[in-house]
Amino acid sequence: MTDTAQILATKLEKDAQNTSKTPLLGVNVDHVATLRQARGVSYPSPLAAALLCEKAGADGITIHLREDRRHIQDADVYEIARQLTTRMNLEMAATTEMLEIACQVKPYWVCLVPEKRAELTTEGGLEVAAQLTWLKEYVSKLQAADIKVSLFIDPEDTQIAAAVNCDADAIELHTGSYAEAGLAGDTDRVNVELERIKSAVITAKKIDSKLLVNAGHGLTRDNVNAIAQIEGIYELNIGHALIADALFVGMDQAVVMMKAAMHQ
Ligand SMILES: CC(=O)[C@@H](O)[C@H](O)COP(=O)(O)O
Ligand SMILES: NCC(=O)COP(=O)(O)O
Repeated sequence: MTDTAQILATKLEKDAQNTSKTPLLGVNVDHVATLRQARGVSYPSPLAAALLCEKAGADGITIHLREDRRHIQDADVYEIARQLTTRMNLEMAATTEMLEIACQVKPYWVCLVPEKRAELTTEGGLEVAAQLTWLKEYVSKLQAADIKVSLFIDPEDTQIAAAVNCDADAIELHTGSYAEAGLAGDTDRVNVELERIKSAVITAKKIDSKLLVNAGHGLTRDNVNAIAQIEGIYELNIGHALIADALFVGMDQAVVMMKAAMHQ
């Protein structure tokens, strides 16, 4: 093993344990590509953004290859996978086309998400319980290709149990309802949603102590701390708000600021 490979292997091993109380930070760079696609030109580059995030301390990079290719393109997936020094988390729908791409790219993680063509962003969690047979087989095909699999689900006991039944390596709890309640200024609903997420983490760990529990969607510097403080959360995936911060302070500073907000 070369020195660089050894350093990376040690870092991945340490991340995999993540014994610190604060979750790791995965940065989603989809919306760098959204800006590029708005003009149909070659800039700004989600790859360059991903590399800057890594340098600034991101623990991983998330990209979502949507079926309609509205932001991230196939070429981005291959190039980002080739150049990352942390871990890629490839979000995708559980389709035959995406399975083929994932098995070629071999990201460290695949996160299976539900997708609707008309949605502005991911609206709900994956209905794991309702498509158990398909997903169980799908997860095992990814794992056979040496890819770890996470399922993006709502913080509900039935979905958690179904994800465990699928032998998923991780779940990612959808924090969208929590974030929306905050944007609406509805403190009571924020508290209810926060409790739902806390109780989902406890349930997940009770059912399967080895299952990694991630969270994400709609997290910002203003709302992230309460989620980052929940014991047992392994990683947070944050995109839209962090890329929005980067417009004003730069990519590296946006990562530093998000990490600071998580640790407060
Ligand atoms: C699955 C999820 O919550 C998001 O990360 C997802 O990638 C959102 O899709 P957009 O990036 O297209 O908003
Ligand atoms: N899975 C959540 C994610 O990657 C980022 O979501 P958002 O911060 O862009 O809403």
